[in-house]
Amino acid sequence: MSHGKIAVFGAGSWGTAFSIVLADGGNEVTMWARREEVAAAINDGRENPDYLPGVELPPRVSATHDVEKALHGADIVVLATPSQTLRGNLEEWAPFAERDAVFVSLMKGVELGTLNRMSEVIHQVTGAEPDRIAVISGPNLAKEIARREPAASVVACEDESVARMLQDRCHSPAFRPYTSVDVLGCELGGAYKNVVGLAVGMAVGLGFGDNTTASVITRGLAETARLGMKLGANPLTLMGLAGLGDLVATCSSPLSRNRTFGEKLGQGLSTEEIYASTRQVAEGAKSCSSLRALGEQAGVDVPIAESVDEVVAGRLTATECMDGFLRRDTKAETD
Ligand SMILES: NC(=O)C1=CN([C@@H]2O[C@H](COP(=O)(O)OP(=O)(O)OC[C@H]3O[C@@H](n4cnc5c(N)ncnc54)[C@H](OP(=O)(O)O)[C@@H]3O)[C@@H](O)[C@H]2O)C=CC1
Ligand SMILES: O=C(CO)COP(=O)(O)O
Repeated sequence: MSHGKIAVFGAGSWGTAFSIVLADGGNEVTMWARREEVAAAINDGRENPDYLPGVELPPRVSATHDVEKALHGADIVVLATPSQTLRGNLEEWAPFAERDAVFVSLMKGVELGTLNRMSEVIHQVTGAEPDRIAVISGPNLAKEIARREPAASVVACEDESVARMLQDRCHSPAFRPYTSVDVLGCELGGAYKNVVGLAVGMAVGLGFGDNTTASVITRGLAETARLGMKLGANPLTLMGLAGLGDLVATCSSPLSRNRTFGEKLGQGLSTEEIYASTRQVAEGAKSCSSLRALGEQAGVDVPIAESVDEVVAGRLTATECMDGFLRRDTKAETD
C-alpha cells in the first residue's frame, strides 16, 4: 500500500530509524538533516553513517537540508530533534508547514525553564490545536527498530481518529502501534524513564546488581505514577508501553544513551566529560531538572528526579545519591 509524503525533522538515531518504519509502512519520507553532508550521505550512500552505520535505508527515504523542500506536500510532520532545541527549531520551520499538517513528536523530554511538554511547545509555536498534535512513544531503541526487530509503541492524540490515522501510517511488519488519547501520560512516561535510566545506570556504574536496579526501576515507576496522576495522566498509560515498557527497555539496555550516561556518572566521570565523549542526546540529563521542578510545583515528592539532578549538576556523587535513597524516611510502599 502506498501513502502520501511525511517529513521527518531530525536525522539522528531515532529520526532515521523511524523513517525506516514509515517507509516500510508505505509512506514517502523526506528527512530534514541539520548538516548538508548527512543529507548527501542518505541520498547518495543510502546510509546515515553518523548515527546508524551499516543500516541500508529503503528507497522511499530521501533527505534534504532545505526546510521548505522537506515540508512541501507533507501532511504529517514528525519531529525528532533534542527536546531543548525544539522551540527554536519550530519557530524557523513552522511557517513552511502545510496548513493542516499534523505534528508528531517523537521526543522524550520536558523543556527547561517553561516546564512544557513537547506537545505544548508545538501548540504554542505553530498554533495547531490538540487534534493536530500527536506523540509516538514506547520501548523503541533506535538500533533495534532499524534492524526491524519486533516492537510495539503508542500513538497518542486527543483526537482518537487522528491517532488511528497515524497508527495506520506507521504500522509496518515489525512495528505495532497502539492508539491512545493520553498525550500527557505518554509524554511524561517517556521523559521520566530517561531520568530513571540515569539512576539505574549510576547503580550499574557503581557495580551494583539486579536487586538494586530492579528496586530503582520500580520506585521510578512509582514516582512517575505519583507525578503523572497528579498532573492528570491515566495510570494505565504509565503501566503500558509508553511507561513501564519504555522504562524496562531503557533501564535494561546497554544501547540506551541515558543508562550509559548514568553508568559513566557512576564510574566517576563528570557531566562535562560525558558530554564531550558523545554527540548523541541523553534527554534525562536535562529533563531531571524540569521534572524535579514540575514535582515541586505540583507538591509531589520526586526523590529520583531530585537526586539525579544533583548528580548531573555535580553537587552529589553517584554514591551519595544511592546512599540518599536508602537514608530517606521509611514509609508504606503505596504512599
Ligand atoms: N534514539 C532512540 O532510540 C530514541 C530516541 N527518542 C527521542 O527522540 C529524540 C531525538 O533523539 P535521537 O534521534 O536519538 O537523538 P540523536 O542525538 O541521535 O540525534 C539528534 C538529531 O538532532 C539534531 N540536532 C541536534 N541539535 C540540533 C539543533 N540545535 N537543531 C536542530 N537539530 C539538532 C542532530 O543533528 P546533528 O547530527 O547535525 O547534530 C541529529 O540529527 C529525543 O527526544 C529522544 O529522547 C525516542 C525514542 C527512541
Ligand atoms: O527512548 C528510547 C528507547 O525507547 C531511547 O533511549 P535513550 O535515549 O536512552 O537511548
